[in-house]
Amino acid sequence: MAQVVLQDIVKSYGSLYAVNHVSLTVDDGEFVALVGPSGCGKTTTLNLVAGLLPMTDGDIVIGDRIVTDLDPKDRDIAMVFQNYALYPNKTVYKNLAFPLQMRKLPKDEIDQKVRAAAKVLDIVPLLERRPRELSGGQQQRVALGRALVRDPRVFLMDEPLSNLDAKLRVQMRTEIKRFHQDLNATIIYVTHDQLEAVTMADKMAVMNKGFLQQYDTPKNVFDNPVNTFVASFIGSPAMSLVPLEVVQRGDQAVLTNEAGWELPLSAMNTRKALKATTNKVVLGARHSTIKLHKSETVGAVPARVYTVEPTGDITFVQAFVGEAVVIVSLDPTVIVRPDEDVWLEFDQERMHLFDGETTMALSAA
Ligand SMILES: Nc1ncnc2c1ncn2[C@@H]1O[C@H](COP(=O)(O)OP(=O)(O)OP(=O)(O)O)[C@@H](O)[C@H]1O
Repeated sequence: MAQVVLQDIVKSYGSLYAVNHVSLTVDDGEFVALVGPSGCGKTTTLNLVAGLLPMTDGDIVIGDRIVTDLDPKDRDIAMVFQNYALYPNKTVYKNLAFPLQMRKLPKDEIDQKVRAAAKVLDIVPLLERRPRELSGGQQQRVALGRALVRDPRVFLMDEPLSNLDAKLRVQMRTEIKRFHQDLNATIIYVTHDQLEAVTMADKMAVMNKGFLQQYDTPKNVFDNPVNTFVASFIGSPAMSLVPLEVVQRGDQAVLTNEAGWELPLSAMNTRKALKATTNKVVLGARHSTIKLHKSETVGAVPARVYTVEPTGDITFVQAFVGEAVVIVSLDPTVIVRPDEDVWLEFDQERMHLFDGETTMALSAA
């Protein structure tokens, strides 16, 4: 397997930058997920690595070779797409063997590679079947097998699970993760499903409008999103974001909104808030870090319940703080009703503050 380095890569279509100066390194054996909303440039990035599209600028290095000007077939990569396009009239065995026959490998070597891949993917009993005699998940495993037999230096996967039903997707998620661990494979995986990325990848590259927003472990991206876009994209339900104003009272900063309440900030959050380029900040909080009080409480801000969604062991409450919707999770034994007045207490240790102008996370350092 091999390291993959994207060096300042650009793909433009006229004035539209599908990929805008993206640089990142995928270490040997690492599983990296490219995530972001539709149109953010994930697939284009993957296709540039594969060599399926001419690049406007930048370089791509796989292992110790600059592959920028190489054809896809010379890059030593294998792709797995959402439409796995197995040959319908060939058996699973022949589907796996075909790319190797094209490379004119000796018959016994082909047989050995096909059987080894089939074993890894647990499809040995299916080798004599045809694709139509397989379930969606089995077909996807054959598609993975076809990539595997080629013994590539890098696997590129574009939403390989999106055609499967929800249950099978969860199951295949585990299998692809296992595949990665067993082979120590270098994998670049495109998905718009942030949960898929969080659960499978060593690192995630979060993209928006062609720009790389953040490249880090799922935990760091979740715990320390660099801006409001990443904060709202990663995590389900999303982090609540409340635009507020900062006022300084002596040494302390307080947050206010048009309703006139004041939320005094801790020393650390004061340092952050006072670094904003203007007096506008965005408070970010995940549902589990907010306490809901049914009566006025010092340090809590007034809110009005909008919806109550019981999910079994957790109830999600959406409440308005000014015009912003905040999501809080509650124990199902706590009963609240739509339109009820409540007070929300944000955990100052775990809240996030973003610059209201630049949208970037504010740091205390
Ligand atoms: N051939 C093309 N000509 C012009 N614009 C293109 C072309 N291919 C892609 N784009 C644009 O480039 C941007 C990035 O597209 P890309 O397919 O990489 O997005 P994506 O993040 O993979 O989205 P999705 O999840 O919807 O597949 C989009 O705005 C798209 O409209």
